[in-house]
Amino acid sequence: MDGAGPARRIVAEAAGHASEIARRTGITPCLATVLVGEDPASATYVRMKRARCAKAGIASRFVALPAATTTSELVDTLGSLSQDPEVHGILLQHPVGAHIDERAAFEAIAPEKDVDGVTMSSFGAMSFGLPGFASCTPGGIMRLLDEYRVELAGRRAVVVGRSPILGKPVGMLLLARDATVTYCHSRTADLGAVLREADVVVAAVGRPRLIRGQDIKPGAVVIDAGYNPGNIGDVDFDSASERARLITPVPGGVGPMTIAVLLAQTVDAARRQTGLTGVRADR
Ligand SMILES: Nc1nc2c(c(=O)[nH]1)N[C@@H](CN(C=O)c1ccc(C(=O)N[C@@H](CCC(=O)O)C(=O)O)cc1)CN2
Repeated sequence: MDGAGPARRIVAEAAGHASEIARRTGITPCLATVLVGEDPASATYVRMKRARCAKAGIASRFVALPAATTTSELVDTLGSLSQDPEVHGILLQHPVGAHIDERAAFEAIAPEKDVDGVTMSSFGAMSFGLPGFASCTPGGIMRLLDEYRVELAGRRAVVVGRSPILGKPVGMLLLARDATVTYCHSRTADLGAVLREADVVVAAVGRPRLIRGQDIKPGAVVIDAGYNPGNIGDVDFDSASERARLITPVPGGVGPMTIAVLLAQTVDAARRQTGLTGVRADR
């Protein structure tokens, strides 16, 4: 399952909407990215997001904070960006240092600017099918499943991982589409046995090549949302692709979709905040 092509189409559509907003209001949609510390992978992801914004005609503001930033300093920064009328979307790059209360930081993002779908308000709205922004990777996964016309109703979906921005929300989105969802995690007994029952597997745990072909039910759909150093996914692609009907690669699968959804949601946030109607909403 190629994510790069669909991602390009989503970004092209977002770029069209961004230019329409600029033409009609004189306002350029703007994403603020906040990076705490100097983790090289996080810095790369933020650079990628800003570069794609620039290509799509979306402005970005970059806030780099030192690793020693406290929770209250980070909350203040995110609070100021939430109040800033020139900023339409806010992204706090995860993970932040262990000394920071990441939940408190996420909650400092105003829901209408939470284009990364990380607040409890966004999670609740997404879970109940109400307007709001989905977490970007889960949103991208659902679009990819739709792109490949994967039927979900009544299918057994197994999500490996329960992180607040990936595993948990993707399970809720699958549930909303009438899949029978099982969450697996570090305390799950006999992960292989659970996986072998799955029609759809979403690997979202961050452990390189944890899932191998022998754990995949023949004909299953496998989504590898793992991001590990060196662009290695959570799934052993070679052995899993021998049994899967559809499988996402790393790179070129879920990753590009994550950034595409972020851009689309930023433009949608700008459209709502500028009070513009007539530019299609993404959700
Ligand atoms: N606040 C957030 N933090 C993090 C998120 C997130 O969605 N919101 N997700 C991950 C990492 N991530 C975005 O931040 C991310 C990872 C990988 C890619 C991607 O496109 N990867 C490419 C390969 C990259 C390369 O060529 O070096 C691919 O898979 O094709 C996008 C986003 C953690 N943090």
